[in-house]
Amino acid sequence: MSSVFGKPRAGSGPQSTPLEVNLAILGRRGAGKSALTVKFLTKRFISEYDPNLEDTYSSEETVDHQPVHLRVMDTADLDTPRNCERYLNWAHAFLVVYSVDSRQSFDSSSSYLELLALHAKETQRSVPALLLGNKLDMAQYRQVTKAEGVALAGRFGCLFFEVSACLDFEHVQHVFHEAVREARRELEKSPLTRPLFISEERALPHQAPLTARHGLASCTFNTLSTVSLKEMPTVAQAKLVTVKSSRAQSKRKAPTLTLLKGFKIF
Ligand SMILES: Nc1nc2c(ncn2[C@@H]2O[C@H](COP(=O)(O)OP(=O)(O)OP(=O)(O)O)[C@@H](O)[C@H]2O)c(=O)[nH]1
Repeated sequence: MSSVFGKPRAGSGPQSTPLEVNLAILGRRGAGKSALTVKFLTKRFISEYDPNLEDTYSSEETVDHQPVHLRVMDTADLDTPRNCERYLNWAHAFLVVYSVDSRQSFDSSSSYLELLALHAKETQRSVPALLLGNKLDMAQYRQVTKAEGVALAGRFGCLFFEVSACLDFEHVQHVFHEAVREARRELEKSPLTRPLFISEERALPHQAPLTARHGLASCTFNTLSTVSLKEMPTVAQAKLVTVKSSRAQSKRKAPTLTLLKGFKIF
């Protein structure tokens, strides 16, 4: 469990400028990206969802006594990575999710990790990824062993967790906060390295086209210079929906939560 709440460190009071962290959740349809995102943001499990929604949410978090302005992009690729530049150049860290009861989703997570590794190589920018085996509560229907998850994560040098969006909130929160820690470590190493925001006017210098070398034909990196701003997760354009904290949350300081573009919360 994460030890995120406690005595504030000297100099890290409410006045501290929050660290800005962008987190993208990747994975095959149905792996549980939205359920994990909503669990983290609201402590609730959703069983109904709109698979076509791709939203970016923002939440004020405290991680290791440090205020963090966290943006979470719940992506909605179909079965393979698509138009990946919208998150590749935006995120400071990635959560790659598969479902322990789906071999197909595990195979997809491997594709996503390859995509991230390829992107890191091409851009010389290392962005941390965490591999998550979701739906741990469905372990009796496992198609993917824990050892396979550990091995895949080891191949790509990322942290690995098995989680469940419908079990305890603390574990899910811990995983998201670990992603923040990983992102922070990377940002501290190279503070000048920030995600790229791309407009129609500004082409990326030296952006070599990446091809289907890794079976990722649908991911056309060479179109970066023509990506329009509307494809990027712009908070300013979003409709804001405030979610009041439930009574269950009252024992602990509830994080400020702003949901963008109308997620269905029950
Ligand atoms: N039992 C169980 N079901 C889950 C869990 N996480 C998600 N689900 C269910 O799995 C289905 C898919 O979950 P989503 O969160 O919508 O999956 P997704 O990866 O966001 O899928 P897309 O929105 O299609 O990209 C839904 O019916 C969820 O209720 C979990 O941890 N355990």
